[in-house]
Amino acid sequence: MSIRPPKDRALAVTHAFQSPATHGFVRVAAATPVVHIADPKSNADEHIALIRQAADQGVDLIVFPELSLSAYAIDDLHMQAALLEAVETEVGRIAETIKDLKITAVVGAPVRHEGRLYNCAIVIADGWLWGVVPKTYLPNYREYYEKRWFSPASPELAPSGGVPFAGQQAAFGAHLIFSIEDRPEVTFGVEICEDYWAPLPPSTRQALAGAKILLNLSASNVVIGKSDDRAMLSSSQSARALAAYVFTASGWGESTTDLAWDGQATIHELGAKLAEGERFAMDSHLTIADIDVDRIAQERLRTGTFADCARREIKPGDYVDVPIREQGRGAAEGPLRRPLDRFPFVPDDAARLDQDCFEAFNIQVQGLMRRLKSTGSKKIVIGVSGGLDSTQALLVACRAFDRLEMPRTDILAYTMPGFATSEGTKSNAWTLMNSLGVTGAELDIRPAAEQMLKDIGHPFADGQPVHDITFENVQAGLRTDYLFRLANQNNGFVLGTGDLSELALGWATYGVGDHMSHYNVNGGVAKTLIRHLIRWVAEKEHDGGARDVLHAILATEISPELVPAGADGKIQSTEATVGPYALNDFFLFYITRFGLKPSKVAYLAHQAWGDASKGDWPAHHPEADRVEYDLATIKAWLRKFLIRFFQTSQFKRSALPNGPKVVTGGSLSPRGDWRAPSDGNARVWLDELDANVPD
Ligand SMILES: Nc1ncnc2c1ncn2[C@@H]1O[C@H](COP(=O)(O)OP(=O)(O)OC[C@H]2O[C@@H]([n+]3cccc(C(=O)O)c3)[C@H](O)[C@@H]2O)[C@@H](O)[C@H]1O
Ligand SMILES: Nc1ncnc2c1ncn2[C@@H]1O[C@H](COP(=O)(O)OP(=O)(O)OP(=O)(O)O)[C@@H](O)[C@H]1O
Ligand SMILES: NC(=O)CC[C@H](N)C(=O)O
Repeated sequence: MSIRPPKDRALAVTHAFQSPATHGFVRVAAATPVVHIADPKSNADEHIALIRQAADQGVDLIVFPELSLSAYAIDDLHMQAALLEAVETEVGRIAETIKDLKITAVVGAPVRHEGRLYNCAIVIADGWLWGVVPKTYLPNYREYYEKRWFSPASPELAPSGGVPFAGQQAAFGAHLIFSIEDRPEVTFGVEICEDYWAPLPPSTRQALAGAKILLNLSASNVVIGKSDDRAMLSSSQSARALAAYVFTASGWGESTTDLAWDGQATIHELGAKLAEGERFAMDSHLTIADIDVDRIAQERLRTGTFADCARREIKPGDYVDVPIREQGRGAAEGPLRRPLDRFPFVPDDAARLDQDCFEAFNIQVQGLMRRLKSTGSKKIVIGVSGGLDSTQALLVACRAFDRLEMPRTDILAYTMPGFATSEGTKSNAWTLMNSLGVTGAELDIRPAAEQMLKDIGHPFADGQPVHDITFENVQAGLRTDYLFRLANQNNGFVLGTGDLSELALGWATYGVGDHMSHYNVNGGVAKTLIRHLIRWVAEKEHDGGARDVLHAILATEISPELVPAGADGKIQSTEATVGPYALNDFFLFYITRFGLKPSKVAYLAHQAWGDASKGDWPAHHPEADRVEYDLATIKAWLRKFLIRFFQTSQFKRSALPNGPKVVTGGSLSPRGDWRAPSDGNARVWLDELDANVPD
C-alpha cells in the first residue's frame, strides 16, 4: 500500500561512471545544529543553513537530532501552545524553503495529534511532509521525564489515516518505510533516541520490513563513557539488522540546567563505522558518508537468515511504504565519501593488523596441530623455495611442532633447485631451514626433469631454449612427486603452501604439482596478508638470523622460478603475468565476499588505488611500493582476473586439499565458501565490465 499514488512514468535514472550513485551509494548527513532553547525560528534557520550546505555537497538524506526545532531539554515548555504553533510554522517554512533542493530532510518536532502530544521525526522533501514518525519508547526513569508531556507511538501496527500539520496531511506512525522514488533501492526507517536503547528497537522490525538505512534522532545527554555505549549500539544495530545506522544527538546550545550534551554523530554500515563527527563542538556542522545500499541488499540476499526472520516477524500490512516523489537524485560526482581500504585483507590500523595476524597465524597453527594429532604423524615434509608461501607454511609448522612438543628436526624441509632457481632464493631457503632448526636437505630436480623432458620428447632435452608450460610443470610436478614419496618413506605428510590468491587465479600446477598436498595451511590466506604475517611472526617469534632471512625473503620479487632469466637478466615475474596481487586481492574480496558487479569493483578499485597520496596505507608498507593505478590499468587487470577466476581455474579449486578458512573475505574451498562449476565461462562478467566501465 502506498500513501500517495505512484508515478506512471519510467523511473530509471542513469548517472556517470564516476558518480557514487551509479554504484549503489547514497550520501547521508548527520546534522549537528547549534541549539536555541525553545526558539523554533532560530532553530529553523540553523536547519535551513545546514540543509543547503548538505545539498551543495550532494547529500541525498539529512537527519537532525530529536526535537531539533524546539530543543529537547525544555521540560514543561513543551506544553506551551505558542511554542507548538511556532514549531508548526517553522516546519512549513523549512519545507517551502528547501523544496527545490534534491534532498530529503528529517527533523525533530513536537506534534499534536488527536488530543495528544508526540515526540516526532518529520520527513520533508520536495515541499511535502511525507511522514511524521512518533517515538515509541519514552524514557521516564532517572533523569528522563518524557511521559509527563508526550504519548508513545500507538502499539497497533497499522498507522492512522494521517496527521494534519503545517497545512498538509502527512502519513503518521512508527510503521512507515520511506523510499526515494527515483532510487527505489534507497529505503529508510526512523526511530528516536530511547527507541534503540529498548531490547527490541523499532528499527529492527523496520529493517525486516525493508528499510536499509535506519535513522536515529537523538537527544542523549552525555556522561562519562556514554559515547562508547551509543557507538556500540549503533554499530551492533547496523550489524544485526544488516543495515546502515545514522545517529545524531543534540549538542551545543541545549540547556545545561541539569545535563550536558556532546552532539555525537555517527554513521555505521554492517557493523563498521563510516564516519563520526566532532563531539563538544560549538558550531553547526555535518557528518557525511556514502552508504552502500547495494552492498546491504547483497548481504541480505545471501544471509538467508535475514529473510527467514522477516517472514516470521512481519505480516503483510504491518508497514506502509512511502515513496518520496523527487527527481534528479544522486547526481553528485567526485570522490566517494567513506573509508575504503586499499588492502581489504590487511587493515590499515596497526593494532587491528596485529590482532588479525595473531588470529590468522593461530588459525593456521591450530589447523595443522589438529591434523598432526588425528593422523598420528610424527613428521611433515615441505618444499622450501625461499619464496613467501613456503616460508609462511614452514613458520606455521615450527609453531605447531613447538606447541605439540614435537622436535622441529622432524620437519623435513627440502630445497629443490630447478632450471631457474636463483642463488639468492636457494641461499635464503638454506639460511631459513638452518636458523629455524628443522632438518634441511637439498634435492636437485634437474636430472629427473631432463629425463622426463627427454622421455616425452620435449625440445628442451635437445638443447633448445623452449620454456613452455610443459617445461614449467615438469619441474613443479617433480617437486611434488618427490615430496609425496618422501612423505611415504618417512611416515609423514606433505604440507601445502599455495595461498588464497593463487587459488583465485589458478596460479599453481594442477594435481601432480604444487596444487596438491596432504594438508594446506595457506589456502585461506591472501598473498597480501601473507607478507604481513611473515613480518609479524618475524618480530614476535624470532630474532637474529631467522629474523634477518625473513626480511630478506620479504624483499625478494615474487616468482615461480620455473623459467630461466632472459638475456636481459630479468627473472620470471609472477605479477607481470597475473597482475599485481594488490589489485587481484582487491578484486577477489569484493567479488567473492559481496558478489559485486565488475563495474562496481573497478570503480571501488579506482577510488582506492587511483591516487597514492590519498588515504591510509597499512603500517610497514614500503614507501617504494606505494603505487597508484589508473582506471584503464585496473580494467585491464580485472578483465584478466575475471577470465582466470570464472573461466579457467575453477577446476583447480573443485579439487582442493583440506585446510582452514582464515579470512572473513572467504575461502575458496569447494566444501566451504565457494562452490562453482568447473566448466563455466566468464561472459556475463566480461560483458558487464565492457558495458559499464569506460576505457
Ligand atoms: N576445466 C577444466 N577441467 C579439467 N581440466 C582442465 C580444465 N581446464 C584446463 N584443464 C587441463 O588442465 C591442464 C592445465 O592446468 P595445469 O596443468 O595446472 O597447467 P597451467 O595452469 O597451464 O599451468 C600452471 C601455471 O601455474 C604457474 N605456477 C606453477 C607452479 C607454481 C606457481 C607459483 O608461483 O605459485 C605458478 C605456472 O607458471 C603456470 O603458468 C591442461 O592439461 C588442461 O587441459
Ligand atoms: N626451489 C624449490 N625448492 C623447494 N620447493 C620449491 C621450490 N620451488 C617451488 N617449491 C615448492 O613449490 C611451491 C610453489 O612454488 P611457488 O614459487 O609458487 O611458492 P613460493 O616460492 O613458496 O612462494 P611465492 O609463490 O609467494 O613466491 C613452493 O611453496 C614450494 O613448496
Ligand atoms: N532522549 C532520550 O530518549 C534519551 C534516553 C537515552 N537512553 C539516552 O540516554 O540517550
